[in-house]
This record gives sequence, structure tokens and C-alpha cells, in this order.
Amino acid sequence: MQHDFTEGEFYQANFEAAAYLTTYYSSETGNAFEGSQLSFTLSTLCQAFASGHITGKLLIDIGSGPTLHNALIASEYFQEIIMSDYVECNRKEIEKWLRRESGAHDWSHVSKFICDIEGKRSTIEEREEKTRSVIKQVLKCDVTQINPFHPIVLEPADCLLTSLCLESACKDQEAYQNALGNIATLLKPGGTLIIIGMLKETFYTLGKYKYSCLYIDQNFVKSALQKQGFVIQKFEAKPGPDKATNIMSDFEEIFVLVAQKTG
Ligand SMILES: C[S@@+](CC[C@H](N)C(=O)[O-])C[C@H]1O[C@@H](n2cnc3c(N)ncnc32)[C@H](O)[C@@H]1O
Repeated sequence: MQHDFTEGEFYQANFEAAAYLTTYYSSETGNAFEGSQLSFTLSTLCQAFASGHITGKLLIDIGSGPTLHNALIASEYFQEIIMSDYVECNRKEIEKWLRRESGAHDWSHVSKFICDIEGKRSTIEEREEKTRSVIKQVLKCDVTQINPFHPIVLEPADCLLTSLCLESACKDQEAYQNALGNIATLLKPGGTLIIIGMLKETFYTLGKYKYSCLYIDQNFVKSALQKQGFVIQKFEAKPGPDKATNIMSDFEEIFVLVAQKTG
């Protein structure tokens, strides 16, 4: 059953940044009811970056929520990162961590997981410090807008990364296709788009609310990207847990996709 669409205004009024982090990012494996989906995405992303092809000046993380796990990986490969989200409390939560304020989420277990995968090139402290120095801005974005950063016009990015955002922000397949087109305008020709997403999911839970997710399958995602002029270079998926035991969400698979913008 598709849940009623969770509008941006509902996110702005009700989303609890700290609770989201405690619920889904307290361990490097993610929420226990969802299987080890977080360690899958972290290790798949580490491998993708380690290939050496995804590097450059600017990476934009679209719909970061209050999270830093993807920036903790990407900071090794980009000179500048822009974090972004629709919701103010999410942006503030990121800024809290950047300023080392008390009560900021502890990402050290994720940093350790990443450093271990990379063969301990850097210590946890070095990696977190590097990430803090590479993140230059935390901006409001809305993927439903033609320029998601309106009225700011950003320089074209070498890489866009978006994790679990499009299926939350888009109410139907047409909106997903349009949002892909909107974010694609932020990317240089030849640049890399990385999407982490859920397949066949209709909701996830946070506190007393269920947030809607757009039900999409692999064929839809691939064809939406092709229509937008992307060439898919990597698509890795991992099955979710048995739905009967997952009280937090109902995804069937989680995927990490890497694509290149042509033209
Ligand atoms: C499931 S969370 C994902 C957060 C984070 N990227 C992660 O991987 O855990 C969905 C995020 O999408 C954001 N969002 C919802 N509507 C949006 C919109 N129209 N534009 C940009 N972000 C939006 C929410 O504020 C929320 O942070």
C-alpha cells in the first residue's frame, strides 16, 4: 500500500534530526531491523571512490538530512563539499557537528569503519578533521525546484551524491524524473552522479510518524537516468530483511548507483 505522500512542509514541521540519527546511524550497520544496509552502502561507496575515477573540486550532497557518513568518505577525494537539505533542523544538526558542539552526533564508529576499509590511511580524528575542513557550506535545497538552490546559483559540480532523498521528496514517478533533471543541472558534463536509494519501499518510520517513500524498481531508476542523459557505470543492490521482521520500513532492496552525465 502506498502511504500518503509526506510533503516538504511536514518534514520541516515534524522531522526530528537527532532522533533520525539515533534511530538509523547509531551503529555502522544501521538500524538492526533493516539488516546491515548501512555497512553495505558505506563499503560500496568506499570501493567506488577507491577506483580513482570519482574525484575533483566540488561535490554536492543533495538532501543530506542530518547525516555526515557520505561526506566522511568523499572528503578524501574532493577539495570542497556542499551539504544540503530541505529541513532547517537537519542543516543545524550538521553545523553542530562541524562546530564540535556538545550534543552533536558521534560519527566516530562510521569514521572507524571507513578508515578500516581504506586500510587505515588516516586516523579517525584526521578523517573527521579533514571532513570538517572540506565542507564549505550547508545550504537549503529543494529538489522539486528547477534550481534546487534558488536563489543561489552554484558553480557546476564534479560530483553529485544523493542518499535516500529522491524517493522521500518525490510524490510520483513524474516528480522523480523531474527532480533528477533538476539536480542534473548542477553537474558538469562528464560529472558523476551517485544515488543511494531504496527499491520497492513505501515508508520508513521516525518517532511516531511514518514517512512516505516512492515505490520504484530497478528498471524505473535505470530508465529515468537514461532519459536524463546519464550512462550507468555501476549498480549494486542488496536485498533488505524479511519484511515480516522489519518494523521500521518495508524496502525490498537498497542500491548504490554511479552514473556519468554525458554531453
Ligand atoms: C530519509 S532522509 C535521508 C537523509 C540522508 N541523506 C540519509 O542518507 O540518511 C530524506 C531526506 O530528504 C529530505 N527532503 C525531503 N523533501 C525534500 C526536497 N523537496 N528537497 C530536498 N530534500 C528533501 C528530508 O528533509 C530528509 O532529510
